[in-house]
Amino acid sequence: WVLNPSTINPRTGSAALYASKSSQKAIKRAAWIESRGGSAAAITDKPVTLKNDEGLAFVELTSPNGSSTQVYTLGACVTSYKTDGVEYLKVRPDAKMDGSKPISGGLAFCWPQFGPDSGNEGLNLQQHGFARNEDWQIESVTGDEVVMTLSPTDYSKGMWDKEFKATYTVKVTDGSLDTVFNVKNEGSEDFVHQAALHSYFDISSIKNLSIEGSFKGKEYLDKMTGETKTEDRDAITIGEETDSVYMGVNDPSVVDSGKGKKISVVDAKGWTDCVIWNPFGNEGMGYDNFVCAESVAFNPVTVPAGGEWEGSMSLKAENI
Ligand SMILES: O=P(O)(O)OC[C@H]1O[C@@H](O)[C@H](O)[C@@H](O)[C@@H]1O
Repeated sequence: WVLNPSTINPRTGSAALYASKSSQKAIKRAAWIESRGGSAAAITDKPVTLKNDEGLAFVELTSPNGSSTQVYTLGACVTSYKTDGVEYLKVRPDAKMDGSKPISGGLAFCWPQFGPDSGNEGLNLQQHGFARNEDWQIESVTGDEVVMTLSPTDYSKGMWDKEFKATYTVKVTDGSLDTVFNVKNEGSEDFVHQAALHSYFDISSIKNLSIEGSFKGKEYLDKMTGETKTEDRDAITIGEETDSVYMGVNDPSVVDSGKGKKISVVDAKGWTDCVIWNPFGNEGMGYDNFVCAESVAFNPVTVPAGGEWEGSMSLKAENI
């Protein structure tokens, strides 16, 4: 069996996982997927990877009621979550969708570092780490769920020579988008990491936005001034450039009075903190139509040799 050149990712040279209507081809493809360490569950009646106009591979998942999501292999980035015909995630208008840069938008991954100024002296990596720069492998995909994995590459070892296996599961259900990020330390020494889902939410306008949650009375690091402050608002509104780290807050809901919608972040495990970011006034980034309410493990976490860390985050949308 010969791979059709059109199934080969021109950027990485790796083969996309295409299924066939013919069972004979399906059997051959199942064998091929399994020979690459994948799962024959990846066989469906439609192509399991699609390409955007610029050649980047993604999968599209749907739930029985038609809720849908798109997940790119580049950075395992979830770029879309639609339910009831409404889009809740935002890809920035200046984002590169051709693989020349990590995707700025959706649920962008920051791992194994959040930022250079996060006090994580054990790490000396680029801002937001390398996971978003890498092509993740598709381990399995069914109609409503994809499992992607990332293992050390020469590129990652050049920055962070640790033995790890990262697994990211994304599932769309009738009532939610569910993500689980699991990191296994497969080495013989402990390692330290930080992690974040740098989540970009679509909003009709910043003036229609408020962010509810357990913010009031909590201390936060205002990265614009470097000061630690105490939040005195019941809900966050944005009227200036904002980059705030709320430690111990992990229940933000993005409320959009223009859309008449609210989307709640349910950080069930691992994600202990929240970062609110908006580059207010930056038209090129499209500041008026998104806010980042990020699920973060801000303080460096030690993952013991042979141990693991897991973050579980769901999104639930509702009318207001
Ligand atoms: O453009 P990126 O890499 O997706 O990052 C978006 C922003 O993420 C924020 O967390 C950083 O504080 C900003 O400096 C950065 O611009």
